[in-house]
Amino acid sequence: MSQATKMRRHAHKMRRQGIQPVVVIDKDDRFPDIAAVIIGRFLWRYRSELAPVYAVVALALAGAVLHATHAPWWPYILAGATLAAWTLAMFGERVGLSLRAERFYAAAVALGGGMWLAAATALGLAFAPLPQVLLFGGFVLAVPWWAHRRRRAKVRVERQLAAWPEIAHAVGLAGSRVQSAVVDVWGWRARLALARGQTIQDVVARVPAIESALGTFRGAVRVQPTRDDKANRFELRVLDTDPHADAIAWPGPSVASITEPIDLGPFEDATSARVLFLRRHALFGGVAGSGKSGGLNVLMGNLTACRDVVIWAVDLKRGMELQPWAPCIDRLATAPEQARVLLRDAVAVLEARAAWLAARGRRVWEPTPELPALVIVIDEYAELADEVPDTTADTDSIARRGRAVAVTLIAATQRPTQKAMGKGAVRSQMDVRVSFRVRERKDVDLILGQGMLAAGWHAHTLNAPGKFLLSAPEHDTPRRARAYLLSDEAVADAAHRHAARRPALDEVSRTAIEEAHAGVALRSLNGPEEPPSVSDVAEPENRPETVLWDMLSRAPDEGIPVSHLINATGMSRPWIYQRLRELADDHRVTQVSRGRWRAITEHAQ
Ligand SMILES: Nc1ncnc2c1ncn2[C@@H]1O[C@H](COP(=O)(O)OP(=O)(O)OP(=O)(O)O)[C@@H](O)[C@H]1O
Repeated sequence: MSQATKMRRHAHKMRRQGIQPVVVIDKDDRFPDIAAVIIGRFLWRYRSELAPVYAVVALALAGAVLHATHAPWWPYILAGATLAAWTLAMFGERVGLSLRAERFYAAAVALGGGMWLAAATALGLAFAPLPQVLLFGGFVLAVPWWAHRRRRAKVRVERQLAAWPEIAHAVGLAGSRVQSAVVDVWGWRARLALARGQTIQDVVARVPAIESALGTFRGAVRVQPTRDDKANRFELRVLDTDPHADAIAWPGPSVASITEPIDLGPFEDATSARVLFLRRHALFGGVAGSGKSGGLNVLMGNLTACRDVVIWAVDLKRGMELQPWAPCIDRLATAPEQARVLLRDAVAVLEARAAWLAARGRRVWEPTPELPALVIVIDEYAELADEVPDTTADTDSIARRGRAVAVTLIAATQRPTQKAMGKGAVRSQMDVRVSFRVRERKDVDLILGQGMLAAGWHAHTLNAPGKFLLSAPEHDTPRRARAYLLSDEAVADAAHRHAARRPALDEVSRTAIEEAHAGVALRSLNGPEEPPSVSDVAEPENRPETVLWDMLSRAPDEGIPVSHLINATGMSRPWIYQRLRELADDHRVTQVSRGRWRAITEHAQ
């Protein structure tokens, strides 16, 4: 073994023991050997920064060799480089070049390098101005490389990981090894293997020491079991920035179908709080200003992007919160009577779907754009229970029987007391609970369920709007998440974009609603002997058809805008246009100007 190798080993051993080696050169040692080691180490350590230099040297060498041995090959080199550049630009994503700028950069390097190599092969390295072109071109193409943020982050992480054996030794986890690592926007995560006898609990106990050794801020390191739950593995999450430090802009919908889990926002460790809403009722709770409506906005942004969901909504705060989503909402009830009709119709849909499934020997309604799920979003649920207490029977029905037929409720409320939630089963049927900040400790159990406060779900300590705890079948530990924030413009933009892709309710459901309405109309014609029951569709004067005709008859000469008709009846735009068309065919209404209608009075006829 050479002297230098022996010294290297010795120095390494000393470093592991926390002793900084000091190099002593005696007269027998060969200084150049050590200098070569130091230079070699420098070249290796800074290989990422020096990559452009290596590339230039490699090109020069290749050019010299190819010119001497295979000068006629230059057309093939040119063709190969062009093909490589095209492949990188078109398919670079498959080799990790996720941004378009990165793909174009890689293509430019391949093409530039290939063209130069072809020229050098044909003409020789010294042919002017090939050397100058190589140096100047190499420098120009190196600038984006040196400036690239993701590459620099990756290098930083690689260096930290290279130092892991020393860190592990310093914090008392000697022998643990890094298996893999990935860099993301918030920091990096690595999978590590533990040495014999070490446990994840040992690692958790040493988190502050690891933070100190890595030089991160306090709270930046999280330790979790790996997905395969192996006792001798763990995942180390290191955050460069606290994901919850600032409001997090909504990155756009995370789903295209309700069969996929929806991303509400990141947990503190930057993993996504994804939760499935298919066949599940959900409760969003939290005091005023806790970000509940913001959370509903994230949900709406995703639901409206799903082509297999029809959205109905009840917003008795006169539609303030959900109104911006109106273009995507099939039916929006902003008045108590509309809410009553809407929920009654939802029960009719539920029953018709159940019967349709039973007739086909099927158990569950699988949502598709043709047979969409029906999601009913109720903001300020307490107002509904207060103002229209007789809807309780219908919300109960939906809560109990809606899952299989994909008719589900999403309720938001400030304090889901028994009174606010009605007497029924609604609260106990909520499968997904999202708790924003609550005022008092006891409210935790109201939103998240009995015993949750004692189990460590401390929603009263959430310290910024938008922060929430999520309880769902796939989320059974209290972890803080923060909802994405949608600006008013983002809501308007998403509502506008998604409006064109909304599905219509299926035939089975539509027929059920029409029959329910016709049934009520018939009963009301039959007179007082057969009065409608409490849970029947609204009084005849509140039926959407009656409201529509009433508004049209009272419309001014310049007509009434369709948007007013939608608001007043709580029905969808297509429904309104269908009725207007029928009335126009009967010569009972006329279109005064674009989007404005009124009834044709006898005088006008
Ligand atoms: N996810 C979020 N990230 C950062 N800030 C948020 C977030 N959500 C809400 N906020 C801020 O908190 C304020 C109140 O939010 P929001 O209106 O959603 O609360 P709320 O609980 O719905 O209140 P209310 O019941 O009165 O409607 C917003 O104006 C916004 O500035």
